[in-house]
Amino acid sequence: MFKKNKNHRDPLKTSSNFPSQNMIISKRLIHDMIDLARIHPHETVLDIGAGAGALTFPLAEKAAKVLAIEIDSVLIHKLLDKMGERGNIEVKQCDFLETSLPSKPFVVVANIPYSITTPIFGKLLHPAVPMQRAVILVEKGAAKGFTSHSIRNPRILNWRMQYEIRLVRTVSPDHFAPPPKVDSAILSIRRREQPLVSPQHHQMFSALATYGLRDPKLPLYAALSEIFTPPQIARLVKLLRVDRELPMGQLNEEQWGTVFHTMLQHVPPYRRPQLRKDSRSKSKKRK
Ligand SMILES: C[S@@+](CC[C@H](N)C(=O)[O-])C[C@H]1O[C@@H](n2cnc3c(N)ncnc32)[C@H](O)[C@@H]1O
Repeated sequence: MFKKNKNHRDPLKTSSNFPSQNMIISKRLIHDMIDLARIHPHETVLDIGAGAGALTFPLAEKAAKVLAIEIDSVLIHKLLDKMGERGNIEVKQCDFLETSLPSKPFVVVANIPYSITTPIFGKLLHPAVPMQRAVILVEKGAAKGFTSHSIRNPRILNWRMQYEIRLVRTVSPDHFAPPPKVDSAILSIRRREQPLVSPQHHQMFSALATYGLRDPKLPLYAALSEIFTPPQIARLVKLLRVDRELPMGQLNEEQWGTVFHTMLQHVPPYRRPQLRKDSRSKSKKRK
C-alpha cells in the first residue's frame, strides 16, 4: 500500500533537499546487516529511511513483510518504480517520527537519517513498542555513546535496561554515496529476554535514573543520600560490590537494576524520586 502524506513533494523533482541522504553502495554491507538481523520468514521488518530501496529489496527476500518508510517523494517514486509485482513490501511516505508503529512484534534493519538518530531510538526503544531486534547504521560517535562502559545519560540507561546494544563494527564513508563526513557503525540491538526493570516500572525507573545521573561524577553515597539512609547505602554498596565513592556514571545497567530493586523493596514512596510533570508530558509526546 502506498500512503502519501499531505506534504508530499513534486514527484518529478530529481534532486532532494532532505538531510542525511547517504545511500549504501556496498553489497557487502547490505549482506552483513541482513545476515546479522537473522530474519525469520514470518517476521515483519521496518526499513526506516528506505531511500531507493538498497536494503528494502534484499530484506523482502527474507521477511514475510517489509514496511519501507521514506519521507522524500523523489525517492518514494524510485522505490515504487523498482517494486514490480512484489507483494510483501508496503511503502509509506511519511515522517518516521510522526507515524504509528506496528502493534505486533517487528524487527528493524535500517540505514537511518543520522540527523534524527536520538528521536528515532527514543521512539523504537520505548518499552511499550514491540521491537524485538534491530540492526541499524548510525554515526560512529553515537554508536560509542549508546554502548559506552560508563552510562552518563538517563535516556540511554533506560534503553539499556530493556535492550542489549552492541557496536558490531565501524564502517568507513566510502560505503555510501555521497560519502558522509563521519565514520559510521553497525549497531545490533536485541530486546532482553528478562528486562532489567519491568516495563511497568518504566516511569519510576526513569525518575531514579534522571535523579541519580543529575551529575554523573557524583559519588554514589552523595548522589543517593536523599533516597537511602546511611545504613541502607552501606548495605547497597556491599550488594553492588563497589566503593561508596564510585561516580554514578560508572554503574553498569545490572547495577542500576540492583539500585532500583533495592529502592522498591526498602524505600518508602515519599523518599523516591518523582518524574517532573514537564518531562512526563514530553515522553508522552514522543510516543
Ligand atoms: C542515510 S539515507 C538511507 C537510504 C537507504 N536506506 C540506503 O541505505 O541507501 C536516510 C534516508 O532517510 C530519509 N529520511 C530522512 N528523514 C526522514 C524521516 N523523518 N522519516 C522518514 N525518512 C526520512 C532520507 O530521505 C533518506 O532517504
